[in-house]
Amino acid sequence: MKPIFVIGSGMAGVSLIRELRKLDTSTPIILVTADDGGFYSKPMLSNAFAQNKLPAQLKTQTATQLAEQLAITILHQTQLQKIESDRHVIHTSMGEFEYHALVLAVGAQAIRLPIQGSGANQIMSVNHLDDYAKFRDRLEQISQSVTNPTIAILGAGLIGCEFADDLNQAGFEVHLFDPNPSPLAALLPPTVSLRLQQQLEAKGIHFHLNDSVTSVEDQGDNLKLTTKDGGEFEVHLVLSAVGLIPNKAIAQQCHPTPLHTDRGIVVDANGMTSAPDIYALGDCAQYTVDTDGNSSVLPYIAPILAAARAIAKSLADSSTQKAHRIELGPMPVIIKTPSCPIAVLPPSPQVRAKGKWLDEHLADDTLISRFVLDDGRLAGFALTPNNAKIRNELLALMNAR
Ligand SMILES: Cc1cc2nc3c(=O)[nH]c(=O)nc-3n(C[C@H](O)[C@H](O)[C@H](O)COP(=O)(O)OP(=O)(O)OC[C@H]3O[C@@H](n4cnc5c(N)ncnc54)[C@H](O)[C@@H]3O)c2cc1C
Repeated sequence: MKPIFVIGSGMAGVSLIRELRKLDTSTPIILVTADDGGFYSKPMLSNAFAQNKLPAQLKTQTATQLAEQLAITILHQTQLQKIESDRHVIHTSMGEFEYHALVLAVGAQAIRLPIQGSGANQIMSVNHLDDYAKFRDRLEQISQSVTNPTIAILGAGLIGCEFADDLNQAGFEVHLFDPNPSPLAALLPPTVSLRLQQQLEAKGIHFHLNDSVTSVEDQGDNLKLTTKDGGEFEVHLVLSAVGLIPNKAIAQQCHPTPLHTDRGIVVDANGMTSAPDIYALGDCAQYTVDTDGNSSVLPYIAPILAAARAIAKSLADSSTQKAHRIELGPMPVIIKTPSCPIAVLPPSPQVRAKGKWLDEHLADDTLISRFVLDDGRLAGFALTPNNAKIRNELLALMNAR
């Protein structure tokens, strides 16, 4: 049998292979990856600096260890360049290969904001271990050379708030900028968002909400930021955490017919793209989230694990062509801000106009915010501090619907 090719050695590609190997130990699998093929857990990147973790300590397996453990071949530092879906052929920087099935797990890229100024090219973002290594080196240099090392973070979303808490804990002065009126505005109910802001402010983090950075000038010793509202700030490093854009160019150039793409590479309820035998999962994918055909990018670990299980089963059953549905189910997002740990399961966009957030304050200061539909059903929740027992009770209620 021709090999199954998996493109990308992040959480998505590796989880898929791990699931597949539980079901099928013999089909040849080739993992093609643009990076070095080692494995690390990406969510650790936003909590690593305060814990003084070196990049090498975050890598749990080298490419050689991974290849041996999973009985696969890894082509590292190798780019997928073109897909010919009609011939079942991929072109890579290491040559041309025929595939039995192809799995795209090519991730996403950090969005670059159109910021003016001579220092704009120094804005950093952290979406890979290599980025973390560069970021960490720069933080070390700054803390050794100035007395009040100051960081600006663009975007008070999940990643921005996690980095803010981590860097503040590590002794940096942190300024967080966001055009929205509250942190994690897209995910959290207003009261939980306010609690997060207050807890981070109490630790000394400065919020600049309803505002955004428009220019960054290199002043030699520091960077001068100007904001839309005319504010001026001097900082030593700017970290952008304004979101990701799925890598879909390879799918759009698929020959002879581009794969269906929208925000990401669109997949059906089983994780299959618009071309036979080509699947996608992870940050590059746009999943079908309900039976009405609504779809969404879900750049989190839990959907990756669900998609990996389903696609692995479909690949293992490819001789009978039995397809397996991705069971997305209710999946809370955990916000790893130690100053205010939160679990949130936002209501789907389709029901947001059909209910409202209702708060409950427990005696121990736990805040539970429930999104209750007009007919009384629970359609989402946020909980701080994140408490596993309460979270599981809320999840059970949602699953019982
Ligand atoms: C700082 C941070 C903290 C996070 N925290 C959490 C959290 O707490 N909880 C949570 O659920 N999620 C979290 N996330 C999100 C989660 O980590 C991601 O959803 C997940 O890691 C994405 O995995 P992936 O494999 O899809 O993409 P990636 O990890 O980006 O992997 C993509 C792979 O594709 C390869 N590649 C790309 N293009 C090509 C090409 N043309 N040819 C060959 N190879 C290619 C790359 O080299 C890479 O190996 C966090 C993300 C970040 C950045």
